[in-house]
Amino acid sequence: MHLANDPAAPATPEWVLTLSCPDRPGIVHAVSGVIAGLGGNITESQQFGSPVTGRFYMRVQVALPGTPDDGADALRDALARVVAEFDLTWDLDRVGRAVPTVIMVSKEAHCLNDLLFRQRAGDLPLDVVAVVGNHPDLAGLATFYGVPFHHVPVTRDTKPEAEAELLRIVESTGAELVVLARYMQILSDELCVRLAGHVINIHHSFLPSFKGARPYHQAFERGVKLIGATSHYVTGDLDEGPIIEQEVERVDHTRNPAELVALGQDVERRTLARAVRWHAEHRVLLDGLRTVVFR
Ligand SMILES: Nc1nc2c(c(=O)[nH]1)N[C@@H](CN(C=O)c1ccc(C(=O)N[C@@H](CCC(=O)O)C(=O)O)cc1)CN2
Repeated sequence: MHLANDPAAPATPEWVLTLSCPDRPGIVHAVSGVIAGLGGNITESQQFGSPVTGRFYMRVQVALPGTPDDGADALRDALARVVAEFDLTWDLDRVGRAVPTVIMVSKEAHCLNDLLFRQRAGDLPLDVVAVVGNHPDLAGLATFYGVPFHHVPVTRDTKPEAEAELLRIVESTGAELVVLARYMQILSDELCVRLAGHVINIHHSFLPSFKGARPYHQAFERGVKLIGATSHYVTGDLDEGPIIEQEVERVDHTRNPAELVALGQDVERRTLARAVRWHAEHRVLLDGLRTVVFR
């Protein structure tokens, strides 16, 4: 868990290196050898070889004491040979950096409120730079937390203009993540491609059950004994994007749809918060239609 002003926080700034490449022997040895050659100290390391895609995934946290500028340039230069030899796709970021984030909402407040509170409490490494709502209902909540609110209405006819405005907000704020916090409009395929891997949604069911609208009502009609929530990356295929996190809660015959909705809200916000935290900490890597989550 990321806590601001944590006394146990590392004295030397740490870097998080994530990578993927075609799986083959020697990758961990090569990467750890580069880090050792710089006098670096690995404080966390996880890796996975995907039998489905044949790709290898790795996440390493590294302290590089004694190197200039905390070591980022030295690490990049030293990695160049390994990148070429193993055809690495990689990313390097500073551990704990607050990720500039736009949160999109409609009328439901529980997920937005949870994310803004957790950011304020230092529980999420986010910098929420804007809230975008297709209804004005949550403007006051964003303002309470000092976050600019943009009312961007959406109709079937105005969706292209609305999405152009969203992109303008994303680009002007430098946002690296867009979170759909019970945003109830379907994003166009074009926008999903443009922001692929950078849009996270919370769907209020245990996918793949009950995709689409009103999942709690679908669940009530089915007589389920578990309700749930699923946080996933957004793609053009509605509620089919790579799953990041899920949670379920037991229910029974005594619950009506309104009670299922109320019970589900806590499940939704916890599920979304974990998914957003793991994304912001570079713990989630895309493995085709799935994810690898180094929790
Ligand atoms: N391209 C995507 N857009 C969105 C996704 C997604 O996975 N891919 N998830 C939804 C959130 N959502 C469920 O979690 C959801 C929201 C809205 C609807 C829906 O059918 N809404 C309207 C139609 C709105 C429109 O046409 O834009 C309706 O009720 O008919 C279903 C699921 C967010 N966006």
